[in-house]
Amino acid sequence: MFKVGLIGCGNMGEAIVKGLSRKIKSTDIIVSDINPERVEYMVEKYNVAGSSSNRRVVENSEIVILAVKPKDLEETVSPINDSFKGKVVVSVLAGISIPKLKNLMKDSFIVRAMPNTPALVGEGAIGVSFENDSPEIKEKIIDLLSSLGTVVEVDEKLMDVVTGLSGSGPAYVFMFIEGLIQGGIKGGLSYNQSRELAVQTVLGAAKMLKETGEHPSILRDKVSSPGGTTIYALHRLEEKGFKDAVISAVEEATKRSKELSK
Ligand SMILES: NC(=O)C1=CN([C@@H]2O[C@H](COP(=O)(O)OP(=O)(O)OC[C@H]3O[C@@H](n4cnc5c(N)ncnc54)[C@H](OP(=O)(O)O)[C@@H]3O)[C@@H](O)[C@H]2O)C=CC1
Ligand SMILES: O=C(O)[C@@H]1CCC=N1
Repeated sequence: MFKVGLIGCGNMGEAIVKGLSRKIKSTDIIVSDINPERVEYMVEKYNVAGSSSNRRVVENSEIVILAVKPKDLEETVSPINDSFKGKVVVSVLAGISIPKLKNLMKDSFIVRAMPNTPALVGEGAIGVSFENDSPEIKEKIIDLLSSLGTVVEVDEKLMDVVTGLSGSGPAYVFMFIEGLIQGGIKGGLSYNQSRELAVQTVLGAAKMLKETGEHPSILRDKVSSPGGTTIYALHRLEEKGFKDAVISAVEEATKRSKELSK
């Protein structure tokens, strides 16, 4: 019996497997995907077990992680829904509610998680909701997911905003970093110099927030020397509606997550 079975070896599935292999032996993980080459890739790269059969993955695993796209959920689960009996199923599908999952896999325990791709390096942000308050299952799942990064239990009603904030959030940050890099290049730095400086600036700022617990506006003010460079840049960002754009991005992704749940 494998500890974890994962269906859907795409971007998120790969990040999850890489992250989990920090906590459990890779040989305790079995994966499947509709594309045999994805399974072969995962077996080769992460030394996990692989199968062409979703059913085999489910039947031979204690915990099953679903990492297919929301549109593929029914075709993935319906043909094998009997195999989920007695299993703990962790769905990472955006917008798909616990009741909807329960309806498809009646005799299983449903967990809804919203991770993100930094799980690949063990620095993910993972929102999680449970179908009920079973202490044993909660402890086991939170311990397992903690290998992917920081786990935050939320009421399922807030899962859409978790998706909009941290599920999709890495993409917003990558776009911001791209802008920093291009700003450096515009000023004459090479791509590599700009990338090195931009990535460390974001990493350092995030680490400062994490370790000081300070409000971002306090730390932002500490950078803004009176009459200096930063306040001119911040004024420009305000003129361009930077913060409004970020808030709207989270709102849009949250809205889309709600649409996916219909
Ligand atoms: N990417 C991210 O940052 C995050 C994604 N998620 C969620 O994770 C899920 C996967 O997303 P992502 O990894 O980006 O998507 P991908 O398309 O990269 O991965 C999904 C994989 O599942 C395969 N698949 C489709 N149908 C089946 C099936 N019936 N049986 C087995 N495998 C199947 C797909 O094959 P094919 O391509 O041929 O369809 C694909 O290889 C989504 O529900 C998404 O909402 C959650 C948080 C973050
Ligand atoms: O874009 C998506 O739908 C998935 C869910 C959150 C991040 N990626």
